[in-house]
Amino acid sequence: MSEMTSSSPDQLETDLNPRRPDPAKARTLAAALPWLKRYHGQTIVVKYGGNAMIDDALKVAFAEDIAFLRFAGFKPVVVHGGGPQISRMLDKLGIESEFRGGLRVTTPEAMDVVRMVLVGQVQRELVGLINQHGALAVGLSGEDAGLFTAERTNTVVDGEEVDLGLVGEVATVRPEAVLDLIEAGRVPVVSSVAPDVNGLVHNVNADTAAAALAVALGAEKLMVLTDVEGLYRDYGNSDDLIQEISPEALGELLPTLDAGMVPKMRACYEAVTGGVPRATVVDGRELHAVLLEIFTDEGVGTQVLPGATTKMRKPYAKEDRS
Ligand SMILES: Nc1ncnc2c1ncn2[C@@H]1O[C@H](COP(=O)(O)OP(=O)(O)O)[C@@H](O)[C@H]1O
Ligand SMILES: CC(=O)N[C@@H](CCC(=O)OP(=O)(O)O)C(=O)O
Repeated sequence: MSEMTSSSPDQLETDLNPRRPDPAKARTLAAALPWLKRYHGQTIVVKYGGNAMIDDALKVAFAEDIAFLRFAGFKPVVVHGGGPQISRMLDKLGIESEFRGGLRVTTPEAMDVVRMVLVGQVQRELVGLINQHGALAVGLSGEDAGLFTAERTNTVVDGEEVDLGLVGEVATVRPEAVLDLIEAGRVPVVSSVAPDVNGLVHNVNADTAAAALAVALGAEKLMVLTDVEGLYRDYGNSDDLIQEISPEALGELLPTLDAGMVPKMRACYEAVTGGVPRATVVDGRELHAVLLEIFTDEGVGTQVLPGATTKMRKPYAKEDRS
C-alpha cells in the first residue's frame, strides 16, 4: 500500500512509478492455508540443537520463525540443546569431556558447566532473540516448578554398560508451568537439566527432554533441528536419506545408528509411540527451516509417521540451500 505523507490538498504526492504487488506472494500465503488450519491452536515442540546454532543469522531466523508461529495462532514450545557450546566452555576451563553412545559423560564439575551454559547462556540468548518480536519468550529448565525429574541412566556401547555420571533420563514431567505460559500466550524456552528425586541436578539430552515434553503436552508435532538433512539409512556409506518412516521400521533401525543420531531418533520414536502424531528431523542449517518444514509439502528432513511406508530420497543439490 502506498504511504500517505500529507492530508493537505496542495501537498498531494503522486507515485509515478507504482510497483504492482507481486501475486506470487499472495499465492505463497494462500498455499499456507491447509497448514494454518491444521496447526492453529495446536502445540508444536521445536527442539533447537546446538549444532544448528552455527551463526547469528540462523539464530535470528529461528527466532523469527518461532514468533511467526505464535502470531499465526500456533502454540510453539522451544527445547534447546547446546552440546558444542558446552564442549567449548569445558575446553576453555580445561575440563575433559567425552561422549559415549551420543551422551556426554558428566562429572559433578562438568555438570556445573552444563547448567551454566544451557540455562545461563544458550537459553538466555534464545529468549532475547524471540523477545525482539514482543514479550513472548519465558525461559525455564527442568528444575522450575517440578517440570522434569531425572533418573540416572547409563548407556550400552558395544554390549558393555558405560557409567555416564550425572546423566539422566526424564522420569516424570509436570507440564503445568509450561501450560500456564502457553495459556498466557507466551513461548516457553526449556533447558534440559533436571533434578533427581533427591534434588541432585542431572544432565539430560535435549532430544530426550523434548520428546518427553511433547508427549506430556499432547503436542501435534515434534520437530528436531540438527546439522544434517535428515536420517541417512547407512550414514558414511550412502547418501540415501529416509524421507518418511513408521515408528516400527525406525525401531528396527535404532540399534544400527551411532553418535548424536541415537538420542535424536530414539526421541522421535518415543514421541510418536507416546501419542504425538508426527516427529521430524530437519536441517537447521537452512535459514527458516521451521517455516519450510511446516508450510511446504516437499520432503524436508525425515518424518516419523505412524503407518508410513519407508520413503527414500537423495540429498538436495548444494546450490538449493539458502
Ligand atoms: N544415520 C545418520 N544420519 C544422520 N546423521 C547421523 C547418522 N548417524 C550419525 N549421525 C551424526 O549425528 C549428528 C547429529 O547429532 P548431534 O551432533 O548430537 O546434533 P544436535 O546438536 O543437533 O543434537 C550428525 O551431524 C551426524 O554426524
Ligand atoms: C547427556 C547429554 O549428552 N546432554 C547434552 C545436553 C545438551 C544437548 O543435548 O545439546 P544438543 O542438542 O546440541 O546435542 C550435552 O551435555 O551435550
